[in-house]
Amino acid sequence: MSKFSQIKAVAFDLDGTLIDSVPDLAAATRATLAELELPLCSDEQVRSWVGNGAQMLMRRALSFALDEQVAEEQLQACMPRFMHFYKLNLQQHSVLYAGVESVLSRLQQAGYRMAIVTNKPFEFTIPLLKAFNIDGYFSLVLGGDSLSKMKPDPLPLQHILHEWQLETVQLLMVGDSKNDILAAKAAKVASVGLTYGYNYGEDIGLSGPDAVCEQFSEITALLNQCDKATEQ
Ligand SMILES: O=C(O)COP(=O)(O)O
Ligand SMILES: [Mg+2]
Repeated sequence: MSKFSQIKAVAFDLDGTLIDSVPDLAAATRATLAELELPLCSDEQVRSWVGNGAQMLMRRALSFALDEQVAEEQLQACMPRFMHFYKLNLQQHSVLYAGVESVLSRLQQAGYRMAIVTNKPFEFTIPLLKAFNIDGYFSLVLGGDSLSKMKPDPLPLQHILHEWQLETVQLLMVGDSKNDILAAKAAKVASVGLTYGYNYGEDIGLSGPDAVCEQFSEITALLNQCDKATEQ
């Protein structure tokens, strides 16, 4: 029996998994730094800072720009500015990764329940899903601030298991970051690691997901032609 044969529901990460959001995150980060007259960062740097939510992204950006530890008051003072700039341009340059729309559609038709588990603040998550017209695929959406803890804590996945009354063998986490894989392991659910996203420049395979995919479209084959959810 395959590791994925009992899967009935899939929790998807967002940034670096469904959407390449770095261009807009980087633009908002630079706008915040520019306002403070600090050195600006590149998209490439932002790629390596995404993964632990907006506040950690700004903490990493400030620590780069100031070349020192960031004072808590300074971080808190610039967060509303980052949020303001990002909200203005959530999807100016961000794009859906190849194959996302068709895989989500096939999985929905096959009867899988689907959720979003992102560390991105919730207030940006729904507008972004709507902007790409994929909000209708997800019956549960959790942002990094929806619960008291974010990935790599297992709480968001445990919340889904509880809400949907699932056994651990029935839920799969799909993500690009070690935070996704660590959260899955801590919640004792299966995970798929994607290689094309953001993982601090590290190989996602090193986190030990149950499978590694180079492309999003490989997920349907892993789930055995998508017919399992309707069979069970
Ligand atoms: O906002 C982040 O830092 C990461 O978001 P993700 O959990 O959707 O990858
Ligand atoms: Mg991600």
